[in-house]
Amino acid sequence: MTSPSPLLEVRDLNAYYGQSHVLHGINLHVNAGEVVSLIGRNGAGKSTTLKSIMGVLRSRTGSVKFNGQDILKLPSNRIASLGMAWVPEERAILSTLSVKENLELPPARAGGWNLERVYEAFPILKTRGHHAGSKLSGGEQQMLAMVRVLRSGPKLLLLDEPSEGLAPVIVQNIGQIIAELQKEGLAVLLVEQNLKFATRLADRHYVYVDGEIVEEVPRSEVAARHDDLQRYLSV
Ligand SMILES: Nc1ncnc2c1ncn2[C@@H]1O[C@H](COP(=O)(O)OP(=O)(O)OP(=O)(O)O)[C@@H](O)[C@H]1O
Repeated sequence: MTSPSPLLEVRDLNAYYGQSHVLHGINLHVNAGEVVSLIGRNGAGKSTTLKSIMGVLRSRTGSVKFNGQDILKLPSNRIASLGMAWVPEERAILSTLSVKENLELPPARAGGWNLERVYEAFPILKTRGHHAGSKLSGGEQQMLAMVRVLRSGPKLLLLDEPSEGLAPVIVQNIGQIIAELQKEGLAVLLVEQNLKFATRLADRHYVYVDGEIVEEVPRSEVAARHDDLQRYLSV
């Protein structure tokens, strides 16, 4: 039996900011419905990987396939329309608009979530419907940023440090949301520096050092490798 091809397949990805060569031959994949983490220190190249996959950073070489289609040359709006969504580190919500307006603004696409489905899965967003984005707590903003992209019906979410700057109890809530999204069939590629959070959620981990992946660690090996992983992240 042949195994199905991955939802996302990145081969020999190199990325540049001007003269600066930041990613050096990244190979990774994400299967449909899988949660995969990219872990590593600040500046190791994790966010750049997400930007390169999404087509936000254009200066790159290699191959990025989504659902078997080569997307390296496509603009990011075309990549989004194929079913990929990116939630950047700075949580792109519209702070002057209400929660409801934030949820309604992304164009709904066939197969995307309607408001009823969003509210059913995340009732707090209905309660907060008329609050301005700027009045939400950091955790609520993160939730809104993650959920508003569901209107486009993505198959893969690229999440950049969703736990950053949040209190432990809120981090736990964000983790529950990611688990909920996985249950709904979404795949997630997650950038994290919070090892506890990443290991609770992800099926596999890629470890970044200086723009390269130095290890791939499946969930089954995390307990035995925990100290090594912690060392990769400590400064
Ligand atoms: N806009 C930019 N222009 C120039 N260099 C950049 C830019 N953004 C990132 N870099 C550099 O690229 C390298 C990789 O950064 P990247 O943000 O991908 O790392 P990261 O692993 O995601 O860490 P962080 O958690 O700090 O975002 C770093 O050396 C960083 O200084």
